[in-house]
This record gives sequence, C-alpha cells and structure tokens, in this order.
Amino acid sequence: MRRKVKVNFKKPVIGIVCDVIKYGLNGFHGVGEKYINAIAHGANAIPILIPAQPEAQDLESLSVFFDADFFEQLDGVFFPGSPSNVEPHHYGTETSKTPESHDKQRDGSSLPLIKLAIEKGIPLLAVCRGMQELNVAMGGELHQCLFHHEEFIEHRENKNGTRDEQYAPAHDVTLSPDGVLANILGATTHKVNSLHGQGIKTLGNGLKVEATAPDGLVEAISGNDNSNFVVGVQWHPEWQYQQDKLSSSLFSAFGEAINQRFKEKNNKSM
Ligand SMILES: N[C@@H](CCC(=O)NCCCC(=O)O)C(=O)O
Repeated sequence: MRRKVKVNFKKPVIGIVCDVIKYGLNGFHGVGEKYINAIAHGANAIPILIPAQPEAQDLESLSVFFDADFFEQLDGVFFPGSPSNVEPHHYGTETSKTPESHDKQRDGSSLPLIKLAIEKGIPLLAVCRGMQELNVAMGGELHQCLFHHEEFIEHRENKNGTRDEQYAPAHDVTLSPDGVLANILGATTHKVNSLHGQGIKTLGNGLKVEATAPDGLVEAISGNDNSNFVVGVQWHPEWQYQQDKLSSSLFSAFGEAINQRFKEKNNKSM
C-alpha cells in the first residue's frame, strides 16, 4: 500500500502546472521563468513545478503520485500562459484550427486539476492559456482564432517586436465594479498587455466576468462563489509585475489567499 507523504514547509507552497515542450525528439516539462519569479516573489510562496501527469512517449501515468491527496497539501495552484492552445474537443468542437499548437499532456493535467482545486477550495490563479483552461474546465467555449472575427481588435503581439514591445500595455480593460480586480486596484479601468490569438466565446459555469476589452472580449474571470480565490486573466501580470499596480496587487492578493490556507492547515494539524 502507498503511504501518504506529508511535507511540512515553512512557507506556503504553490504548484505550477508544466507545459510539455518538444526539443528534437524528446519531451521536456517546463514553465516560463517569469511566472516562477512572480509566484515566488510577488505571491511570496515556494513555487513547485508539477509535471504533466498523463502517460506519454517516455512516461507512465503519474496520476498515482499526483492525486487529490497530493494536491490538497498545496496552498495554491497556478496555471501559467503558454504558446499552446487547449484542444477544442474539450469544449465540444471537433475541428482544430491550430492542430500544430496543442499540448495534450498539459490539457490532461490542467483541466482536472482546475476542477479539483475549485471543489476543494484551493486558491487558484490562471494566466492567458491558464484563464482559457479555467473557462473550458468549467464548461465554457473558446474562439479558436479571434483574428478571423472582424468585431475583435488585434489581440496578438507583434512577432517582430522586441520583448519589451511585445509585453507593453496594448489596450484598456474595464473592470467589473463589484469584482475582485476592481477591489484590489481601487479603480475600474486599466491598461494591459495582449499576447493571445484565442479568447472566451461562452462563459463557463460558476464563473463571472471580471474585465472586458474595448471590443467586448472577456479579459478576466473569477469564481462567482466569493468564498475562495479563483481568478483568471487573459493578459500577463507576471511580466515585470512590480512595475504595475494591478499586477503586483494581484500577486499579493493571491499570496494572501494562499497564506490564509497555509495558516488554517497548520492550525488544524497542531
Ligand atoms: N495560446 C493561447 C494562449 C496564449 C498564451 O498563453 N500566451 C503565452 C505566450 C508566452 C508567455 O508569455 O508565456 C492563445 O494564443 O490564445
């Protein structure tokens, strides 16, 4: 029988789900560095990278290790951005317009983990692809190519721009006056960066709109049960988060939510 391993960390721990990236013929599990930085220093938590669990070319399924018992020991979970797209069959569309950009293993990790985190009350923050996953996990649909729709402004970055140019503020968002983001910012408009080709088409169950772009596209969402921290943003708050009030406040608010869970867990086990 497998024994339950309990680790007592001195600080809150946030699990970050990995992408699976192919280098040559081999798969590597990884997370963009700027996300790890913002979780560690912006949310003040130990970042732990969670490998994708579904079986693959060189991997027997890891679900026996990364199960509900494991995830319940985390203080928070973070779903970072990625150039890959959620496979559309997860939201009821069989034909993919971007078949070259999928990451089946990440889908197979993120989507069940989002549902588990919400069910178990584990604080959750999701960025860009992560926000799209949050919507899909809750039964929502995505536009596969926003740029095929005339009603939307250009939400993609200029691929020829420098990194600073690509992550520079690109358009305004209007924050819902009674939402989590407006509350932590103390204002209802903000300028955000924009580096995505997909976007929310229909909203998932149990979610509410936190922010919209000038073209009406949903730019941020949250759980409509205020008892737990569940937030997803389409932009990239992790980019130079210290220099932007909404970004730094968002990571601090996530940090406060996970710290609260950390303290409650420690009190229970005393
Ligand atoms: N592929 C999706 C999601 C976009 C996204 O998450 N981009 C991240 C880019 C790299 C990074 O900064 O981590 C879409 O195009 O909508």
